[in-house]
Order: sequence, then structure tokens, then C-alpha cells
Amino acid sequence: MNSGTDTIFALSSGSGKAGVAVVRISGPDAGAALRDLTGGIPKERHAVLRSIRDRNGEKIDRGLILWLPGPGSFTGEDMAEFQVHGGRSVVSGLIETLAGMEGLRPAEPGEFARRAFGNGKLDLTEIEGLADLIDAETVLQRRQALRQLEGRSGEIVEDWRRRLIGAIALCEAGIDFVDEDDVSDEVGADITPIVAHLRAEICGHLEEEPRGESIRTGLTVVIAGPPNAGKSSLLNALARRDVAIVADVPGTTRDAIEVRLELGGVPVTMVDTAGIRASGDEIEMEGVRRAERHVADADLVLWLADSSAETSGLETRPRTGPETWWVSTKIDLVDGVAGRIDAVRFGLSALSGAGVGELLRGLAEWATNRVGSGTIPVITRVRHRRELESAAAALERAGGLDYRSDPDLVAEELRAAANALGRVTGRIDVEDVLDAIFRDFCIGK
Ligand SMILES: Nc1nc2c(c(=O)[nH]1)N(C=O)[C@@H](CNc1ccc(C(=O)N[C@@H](CCC(=O)O)C(=O)O)cc1)CN2
Ligand SMILES: Nc1nc2c(ncn2[C@@H]2O[C@H](COP(=O)(O)OP(=O)(O)OP(=O)(O)O)[C@@H](O)[C@H]2O)c(=O)[nH]1
Ligand SMILES: [Mg+2]
Repeated sequence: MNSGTDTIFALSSGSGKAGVAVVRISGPDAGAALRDLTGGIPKERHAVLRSIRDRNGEKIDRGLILWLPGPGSFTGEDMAEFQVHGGRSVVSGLIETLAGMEGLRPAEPGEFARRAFGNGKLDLTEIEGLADLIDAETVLQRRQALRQLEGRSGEIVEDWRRRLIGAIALCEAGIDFVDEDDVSDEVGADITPIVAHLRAEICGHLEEEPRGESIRTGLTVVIAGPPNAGKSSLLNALARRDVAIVADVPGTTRDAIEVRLELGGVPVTMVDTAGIRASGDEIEMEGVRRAERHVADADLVLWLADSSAETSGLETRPRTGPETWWVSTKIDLVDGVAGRIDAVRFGLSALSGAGVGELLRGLAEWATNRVGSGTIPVITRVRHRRELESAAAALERAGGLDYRSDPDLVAEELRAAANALGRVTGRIDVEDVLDAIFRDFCIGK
């Protein structure tokens, strides 16, 4: 994109009418723009109320302004902020005035964050945390995004990378001074356990952490079963909204219908599907095929059966596949048991609501257990997983080599692992390796 010398501006609060709108400016001309529009520059990082005027001197609004000089700003550049009334004309008057100024242009999507990264204010995982925080819909998503924005994931990866750089330094010393006494033995004694520990730690995160990805993308619960079992009625009861068509005609639902719920802080997508049965209707059969695909991809299946029906409906249930709970519906018709019967069986009536609350509580508990709590997930994206897998693979290869005969090959694998980790935080830098060598080995002595 650009060299970073442009001054950029944007409406940073959402578009559309709002009580208050925030317009941010970042770059070398931010101070000049602020002075032109408000007649001065206030004390830094203190909000003051000022009239904001266009180039003809006409008042656009009276609003709060902020002066946030670099490098101690969000982007690291000089920044200014206008907090104005959120009316369309106020915002467009301000934006048009800024657009008409020399050296200023509208920011591209994410450009403030990109500049923060470019100026070393945020690493890549922090940038991703910021993006996730803006998208966060549930409490766990928010907590995870905040931890990542505050640098906790980055710290863990950076710690691994620092240890690797130390090991590389040991290796390089082995390569460079292989003729000197004792150095190689020392190197060998140190590198093997370092590499083994690192690999175990990284693999530990890879194994126990679909959690981070689940928190970000959520879990999927699929409501399935024979036609007329009461699937769409249950979806409506869970969503407390009339989202799916309910009718006495078997084969009512064709397309899958999805509703997002927050259960135990976890985003859960509930999917209502077409009743599964053999049918001569081509459209219904397509619905059945889709239902079967949803069942196969689900994190949990609720298999519904009408407790008032003559046949149980269990004959069509999937024999293999995801975790499944069995739900007897329409218990109002048969005076059946409402609520949780055992770990995987429930009874309910969507009509009276009996047992629906217990199913919801069961689902919330399941979602919380699936996502777990405890250690901080480092891996929240496929990108992280890929890089950590490639680091772990390089460490495995390094572990299979003999550093005494092949110190350069070992160093190469360790460097590959360090680079993969560096790509996670966006901080790959060979200078680090050299720095570590000089610091730890006092070579100049
Ligand atoms: N009005 C307003 N509210 C906002 C933001 C903003 O830009 N403007 N933010 C935008 O994301 C978030 C707050 N994030 C921020 C992060 C860092 C700095 C900042 O100035 N950092 C300096 C100094 C930090 C300090 O004083 O401790 C720095 O990092 O050097 C400002 C906002 C949410 N609320
Ligand atoms: N008495 C009673 N009737 C119910 C209950 N739940 C659903 N029904 C009725 O059962 C019929 C079928 O309900 P749906 O929710 O459309 O069933 P479905 O499983 O989505 O059916 P398909 O989409 O055709 O596969 C409707 O007439 C509902 O009113 C219940 O808890 N009690
Ligand atoms: Mg239905």
C-alpha cells in the first residue's frame, strides 16, 4: 500500500445514524487538520469541547476533540479524534472537509491497525485479537479476544521462539567453533532437552486446542429425526422466536434453518433439518440429503422422536457419526417424563415448554465442557495451527538428527521452526539470532 506518510481518516464508529460518532485521523498532518478545523491543538490526551468548522468557516458541529500525538498513540503516529453528534450531515460534513484537505485521504479497511502493526504497537496475534474483539458476540469470544489483544498468545509464542533462538545460538557456536575444545559437547548437552521440551509444549497446545477455534467459530447442534417429530417446533422454542414453519404435514421443512444462540458463553448454531425418510418427492429427497450432511458435520445431534407416534422413529437414526442425544417430543400427549432422563436422553414438549429449559441447560453445560476453561488457547485460527504444526514437524526432524555430526542441519531445522513461530506473531527477524549469539557467548572477549 503506501509508505505510511499519508494522513488517513475514517468514521470509526459504525455507519448509520448514532448518538455520537467518532472520526479518527492518523498521520503527519493530523495536527494541522485538527488546528484547521478547531482553531488550535488541545492538551494531549485530554478531551475538550470545541466548535468544528468547514473551510468556509461554517460550523459543522460542536464536539469533543482529542489530540493523541505519536509515538504514544494507538497507531504510533500523530492522531486526532472528533467525537461529534452522529447525524448523517454532521458526519458527512466532517468527512468531506477532511477529504478536501491537502495530504489527507480516507483510510482503507484495517489501515489504522496495519499502521499500529507497522510501528510495532501490536503484533499479528494482537491484531487478530482486535479483529476478533470487534466480531465478538459471546462472553467467551470476548474474553479470548481480549486476552489475545493484550498479547497473551503472542507472549507464549514469543517465549517459545526466544528459547529456540537460544538453541540456534548454541548450535551456531558448535558450527563456528567446532575445532575449539569442549564446545560441541556442551552444545549437545543443552540442545536436546530444549528441543524435546519445546516440541512437547507446542504439541500439547495443538492436541488440546480445537477449543480456541471452537470459541471463535462456535459449535453446531443439529436437530434431526423423522418427519413430524417436532424438530421445527423445538427450534422455535429454543430460539424463542417463530423462525421455522411448523405444520402437521410430514415433510414441511426442506432447507436447513439456522439460529445462533449463546449457550454457556459459547456461540452455538442450532440447525433444524428436513425430516429424514424415503420419499418419492425429489425436492424432499434433496432436503433429506442436506439433513444427512448436516448430521455428519455436527458437533452434537439431537435426534427427535415423537413419543405419541406408533413407531419410535429410531430405525432411521444414524448408526455412526457425531455424539447424539435422544429427545422424546410431544410428551404432553402421552404424559411422559419432562427434562433430562439420563446423560443422553431427554423428554420435552415444545407446546407446553416442559423440559425445554432442561435441554437448554444441558446444552449450555455441554458447550462449556467442549470449549473448556483453564489454559489460554494460543491457537484461535487455522493460520496458527498450520505454523505450529510446521514448527513441531521441524523440531521432530531436528530431534531425529545427531547435532554432533550434523550441527548445521539441526540449526536449519531449528531455524525453520523459529521462522514458523515468528510468522505467528509477525516478528521473524534473523538479527535476533545474531544478537543472542553475541550476548550469550561473549565472542569478542
Ligand atoms: N475514542 C476512542 N475510543 C477507543 C479507541 C480509540 O481509538 N478512540 N480504541 C481504539 O482502538 C480502543 C482503545 N484502544 C486504545 C489503545 C491504545 C491507545 C494508545 O494511545 N496507546 C498508547 C498509550 C497507552 C497508555 O497511555 O497507556 C501507546 O500504545 O503508546 C489508545 C486507545 C477502544 N476505545
Ligand atoms: N401436542 C404437541 N404437538 C406438537 C409438539 N411439537 C410439535 N407438535 C406438532 O407436531 C406437528 C409437526 O411439528 P413440526 O415442528 O413441524 O415437526 P418437524 O419435525 O419439523 O416436521 P418436518 O419439518 O415435516 O420434518 C405440528 O402440528 C406441531 O404443532 C408438542 O410438543 N406437543
Ligand atoms: Mg420441520
